[in-house]
Amino acid sequence: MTRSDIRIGLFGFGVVGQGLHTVLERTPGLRARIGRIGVKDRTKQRSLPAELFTFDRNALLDDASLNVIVELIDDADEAYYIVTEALRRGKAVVTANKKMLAEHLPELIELQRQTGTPLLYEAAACASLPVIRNLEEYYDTDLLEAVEGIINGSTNYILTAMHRDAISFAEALSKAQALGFAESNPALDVEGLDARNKLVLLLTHAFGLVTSPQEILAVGIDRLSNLASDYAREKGLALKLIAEARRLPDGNVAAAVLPTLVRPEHELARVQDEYNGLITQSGFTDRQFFLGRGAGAVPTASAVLSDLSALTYGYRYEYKKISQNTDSALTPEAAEVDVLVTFTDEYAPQETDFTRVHETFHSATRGHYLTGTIGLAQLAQAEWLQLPGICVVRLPTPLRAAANAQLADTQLAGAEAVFAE
Ligand SMILES: NC(=O)C1=CN([C@@H]2O[C@H](COP(=O)(O)OP(=O)(O)OC[C@H]3O[C@@H](n4cnc5c(N)ncnc54)[C@H](OP(=O)(O)O)[C@@H]3O)[C@@H](O)[C@H]2O)C=CC1
Ligand SMILES: N[C@@H](CC=O)C(=O)O
Repeated sequence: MTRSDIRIGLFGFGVVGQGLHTVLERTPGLRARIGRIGVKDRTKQRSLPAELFTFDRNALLDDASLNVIVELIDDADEAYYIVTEALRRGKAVVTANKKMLAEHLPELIELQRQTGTPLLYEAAACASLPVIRNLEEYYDTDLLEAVEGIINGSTNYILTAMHRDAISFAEALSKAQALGFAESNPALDVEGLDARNKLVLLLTHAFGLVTSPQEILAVGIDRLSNLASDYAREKGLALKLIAEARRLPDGNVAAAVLPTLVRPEHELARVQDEYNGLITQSGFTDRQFFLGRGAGAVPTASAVLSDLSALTYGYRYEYKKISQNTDSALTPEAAEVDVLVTFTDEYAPQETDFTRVHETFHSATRGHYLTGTIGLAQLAQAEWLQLPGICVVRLPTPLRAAANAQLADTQLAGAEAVFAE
């Protein structure tokens, strides 16, 4: 493929699909053309000529003149069919569908190997931030110790708007939807599932760990309590939805998505609105910070554009870290985390699940909380985690190996001042 012969079969003409049309119009140097667009809804008015659109997926998949399929639909099952069929037919694929990727990554990697056809997905993790290719290429030989970040734009937009503009969760979510940041099913955003899907991709490219979303604990921002927000405010901490994957001293990796309290001097405390921020921690480069728009039409399409350009120079993911990764695994049972749990009179967390309880607070008017250290696996399996009125937020310490508790106790000193009623 050369710079002059990208002929795109585009699936989806929603937020990102239309964004791609816009960025292609403004990037004449690439000379990539959209040949046909597959959509679903026959009643919708389109901004482009009707003859470009089809409702028959085979009209794109069978068209030999289309050499790249760009998959930008919001239906993960249909996307899986489109992507696998396109690869089998020798068409390079670019997708932004992190749900589909996270649910099928092992077979998609194998299919690329069998067919020799590339599948690129920079837009699927952190939208405009160039994280996948950097993890794959720049950190090729470096020893990555951790990736940690805000990797969902909608929830960061919601948390920013609730805190800065004092609007309700529902109002902030509906604004995120109107701006094209949220998933068609916004539960994926607010329940932390979209961030977890992206973390699956980051784990593969950062650590060579191919895992499934279900293996990773994800707690969203849909159950945040007023008491947790008050706690954050009174301690001067920011509340962010953070995905973290960290190598433990034994070489294994702990990963989770959790609402997290962040100290004001932390890079992620400054990430506002729909922006994403990702910190890499590695042996040679130490700490690096990526910041950029994590959702929205044109920023997301810019990552798709970058993948299209990469195809013209024969780029494909080699999944280098998978071959480098000999025997490390996700081991939540070997990790622990410090949390704040707020609760009501009706349901309480099981204190015996905790390795240590640091502080408890009880108020007839404001509710109750405890802070403590708990095993990551214990937390993931705790029945009380799902009970109404229970809210879990990570304290400002990293995930760590269970034996490393003393270190965290030291780091927590100062964040444990008495919470005044
Ligand atoms: N919005 C964002 O900021 C980002 C989104 N993404 C991902 O990009 C993808 C697209 O998201 P977004 O553009 O926001 O979604 P939208 O809801 O705006 O658009 C979805 C598009 O998919 C089409 N579609 C749905 N089902 C089918 C089907 N069975 N066959 C053909 N077309 C279909 C719809 O068709 P019709 O027009 O007929 O309704 C619509 O054009 C998703 O996977 C999302 O997770 C990734 C990063 C950022
Ligand atoms: N809904 C997603 C869109 C980008 O991936 C988000 O808000 O991050």
